[in-house]
Amino acid sequence: MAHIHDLAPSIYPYTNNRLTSPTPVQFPRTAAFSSMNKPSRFEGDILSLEVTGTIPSDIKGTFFRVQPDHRFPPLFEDDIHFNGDGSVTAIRIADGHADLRQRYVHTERFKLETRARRSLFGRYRNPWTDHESVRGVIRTASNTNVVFWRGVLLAMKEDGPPYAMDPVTLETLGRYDFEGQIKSPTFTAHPKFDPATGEMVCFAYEAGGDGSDGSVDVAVWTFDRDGKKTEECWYKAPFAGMIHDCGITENWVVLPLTPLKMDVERLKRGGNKFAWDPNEDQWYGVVPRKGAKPEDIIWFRADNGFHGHVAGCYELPSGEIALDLTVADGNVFFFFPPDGGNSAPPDGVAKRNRLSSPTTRWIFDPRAKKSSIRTAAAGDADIWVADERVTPAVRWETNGEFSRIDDRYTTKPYRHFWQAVVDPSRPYDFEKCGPPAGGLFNCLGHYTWSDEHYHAGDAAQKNGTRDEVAVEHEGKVGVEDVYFAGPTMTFQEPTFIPREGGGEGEGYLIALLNHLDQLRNDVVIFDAQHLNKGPLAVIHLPLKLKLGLHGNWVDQRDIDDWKQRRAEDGDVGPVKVATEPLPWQKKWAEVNGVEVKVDV
Ligand SMILES: C=Cc1ccc(O)c(OC)c1
Ligand SMILES: [Fe+2]
Repeated sequence: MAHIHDLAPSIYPYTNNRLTSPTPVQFPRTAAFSSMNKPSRFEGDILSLEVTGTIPSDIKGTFFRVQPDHRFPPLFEDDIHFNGDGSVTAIRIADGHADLRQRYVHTERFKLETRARRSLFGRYRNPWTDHESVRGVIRTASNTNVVFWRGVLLAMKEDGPPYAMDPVTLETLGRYDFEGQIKSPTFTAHPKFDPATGEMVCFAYEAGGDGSDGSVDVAVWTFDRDGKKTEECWYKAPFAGMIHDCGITENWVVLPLTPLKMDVERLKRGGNKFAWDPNEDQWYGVVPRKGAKPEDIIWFRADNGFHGHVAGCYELPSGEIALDLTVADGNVFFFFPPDGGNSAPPDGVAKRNRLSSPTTRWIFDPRAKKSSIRTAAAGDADIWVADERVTPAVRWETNGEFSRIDDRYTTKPYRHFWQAVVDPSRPYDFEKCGPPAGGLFNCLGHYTWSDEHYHAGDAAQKNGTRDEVAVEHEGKVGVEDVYFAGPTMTFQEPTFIPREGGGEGEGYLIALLNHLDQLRNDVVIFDAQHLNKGPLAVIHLPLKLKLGLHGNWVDQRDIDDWKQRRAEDGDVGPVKVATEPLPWQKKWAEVNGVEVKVDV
């Protein structure tokens, strides 16, 4: 008997990299859409997931995380994972049970493409590749982080504004402009929360114009715990490049500027948003949190490197700033090759798995001598650069990414951090799994800084000067506690769950586990201090999610309290979403003689 595929031969919808036949629906036959990264597109609810082991009874709250998950075949066959639609997963845990809810973020992009039943938005952050019907529309996919802020879940991507979602139903409430207080075209996916003050410190890069014009303007804001904007300052960057994450101390913000560069002409030619520049420095912008002026920024330069995520950031007794983050020795984003090369190298993922990405400590002196320079990208603006270049103070060969800490220690000296770790020396079942989609994160690691590198209390008073910190490249940097998933599994970013009344790092670690052979996910829960003992509980999902980016844990009491405060008769009232188009949209509409609506 003929196989069904013989009866209905499929038409591959791509010709010369373009989607030429949106029906019937077929995704590209590329690595970015295969294996663990095959679109899932699932929305729904599952009550009482299957569990092996025991979920500790004191865990009560929701693990929120977000993944890019293309809803329709992309307009371009070589599309990348980062261009997928934001899809939020909530794992709600109480009394030893776990439930799953998953919903897309209903962005403007989502709504327009739903109506058209096909992709309308083109390449990653390149509006010149969009269907002409969607010009002037906010094109963010809200696919990078989900944070809980004053009773709403904010789904964020650094190319656009956040979208507010109901943390219980995951219904999208609308675009969030902080009650009209933020009008920039872009907004970071990595805001930071100061546990001492309840403030949110946040920023935006490429923030000056329409968000696709290679602007070197960087804005930094603070919101107080009541949601009121209390600080805002605009700075100039030396070039238009990516600033993905940040570090905050009690008094300072550090902005790592990665040598991934934008070029509007390249965009107009239909090219990539970013190109890796192997000859450019990595830069760190240091700015005051309070009362800052544009000329207060100091840019510190160091040899080329690729920034991963920030673990901790704090002030030393000397007044200097310590920033810990992973820094890789090459282009992690192989899909954004240097200019000149016209496509991503075919062995991109393999190469990426060979990069070294030590957890790197930088010490910045905010009183450092600085001079102003001019750069081509910033025109006649002063770029304030520290006279002396910086070099790493400590390098810990952790070889991981997605660093997380006990968030109650944001701004403070901290002892513990966790990462998804790449260990190529462990067995990997290539036959069953193929190339490890998203990277060979086959371990979870828990790292404890040794006394010499931990700068709290008396230790900090004694050891906290620059010279004393800059030691021990070869010595014991700390203790490593690692769990290997096995030859067919990888991890996604871990998130720390604090135990009530516990000290720093006392609690649990929660993460998604990818079964690369079965194309299915579990959620694993560990004792955060003893990863090597294996998970306390494994929550089995009967389906495959996507490789996600970031997630956060929210205690059930916070969700419940805010639900009351946000009720019609609550002391705060329902969240107010944006009621006006962004300034760049109004300008665009005026120039083109058309109307833009807030809600498409
Ligand atoms: C490091 C992650 C990263 C940076 C920029 C992005 O647009 C993104 O989208 C998912 C992810
Ligand atoms: Fe990130």
